[in-house]
Amino acid sequence: MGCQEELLVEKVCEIYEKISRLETLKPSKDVNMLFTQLVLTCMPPSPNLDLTKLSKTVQEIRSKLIRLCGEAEGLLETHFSSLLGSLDNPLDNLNLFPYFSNYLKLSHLEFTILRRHLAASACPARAAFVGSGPLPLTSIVLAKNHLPTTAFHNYDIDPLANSLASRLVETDPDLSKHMFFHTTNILDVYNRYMAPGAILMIRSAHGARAFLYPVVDSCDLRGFEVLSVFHPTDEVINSVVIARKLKFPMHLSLDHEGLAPLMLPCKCSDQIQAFCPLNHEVAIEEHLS
Ligand SMILES: C[S@@+](CC[C@H](N)C(=O)[O-])C[C@H]1O[C@@H](n2cnc3c(N)ncnc32)[C@H](O)[C@@H]1O
Repeated sequence: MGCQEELLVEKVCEIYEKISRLETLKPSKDVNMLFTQLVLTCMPPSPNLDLTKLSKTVQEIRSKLIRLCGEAEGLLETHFSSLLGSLDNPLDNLNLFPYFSNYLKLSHLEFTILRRHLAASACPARAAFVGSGPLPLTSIVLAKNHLPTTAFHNYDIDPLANSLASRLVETDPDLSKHMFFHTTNILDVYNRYMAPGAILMIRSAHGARAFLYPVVDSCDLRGFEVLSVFHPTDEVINSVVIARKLKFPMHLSLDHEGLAPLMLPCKCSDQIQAFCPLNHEVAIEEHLS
């Protein structure tokens, strides 16, 4: 690692120290300022940053930061979902959420990449979104702007998140016909629900952005063929990974029923990855199982 990367890591650790001293991660001036500083520090490309070369202490700080970012994002979403839910037309006011424009850009990017891998005429019949949260902006934007006939099945472990999300969507009779919410821990959902040939889209992170979000390595996606990996360099923070469920998986570890689990990729250093609210998966099924 060069001098520039060392300075970056030092800055990230300083911000972590300040964030970890906060009494709460609920939205406030201090919380917003520190997370904005963190994001701006991690955003520029850092081609020479090698995560495997970070010291154990910095690796631990990285894991803690990913968890803190997820927690803060969840609280921010809860705050804005409650606020929007108190308005007459919540879906006409989504731009009150400070990062709404980022969601528009990210969803557009994801749709553009996804479209290349779908059959020419395809608006997929069903999509599952994992970790939809109290403010399911990705599903809303995809459904409203890009995939108007797709049925979106949103999964979240948190019943409160789902009740806040349903409340928003119910205000739009058209949208609510094809948005469904399920309270489930995704780790209890198995690969058997994805048909062979179905598409899996995952958010990952690259460079110093890996201090904010978990990294998904292609080799973690057992039973899937990775079709494309895209690393944005602008204010869209997440990388996008697209994979296709194999018809004849050759290298799966099978459970007692001969089925391979749909496991969110989780490296040892990223134990929280499977639980990280910021690593979403969208499984698009062109072929119903
Ligand atoms: C921060 S929210 C982000 C979603 C965002 N609203 C969007 O539209 O892209 C992520 C959600 O993931 C959920 N989550 C975390 N671990 C999960 C798991 N194991 N199973 C299902 N949901 C999970 C959290 O409860 C949280 O509400």
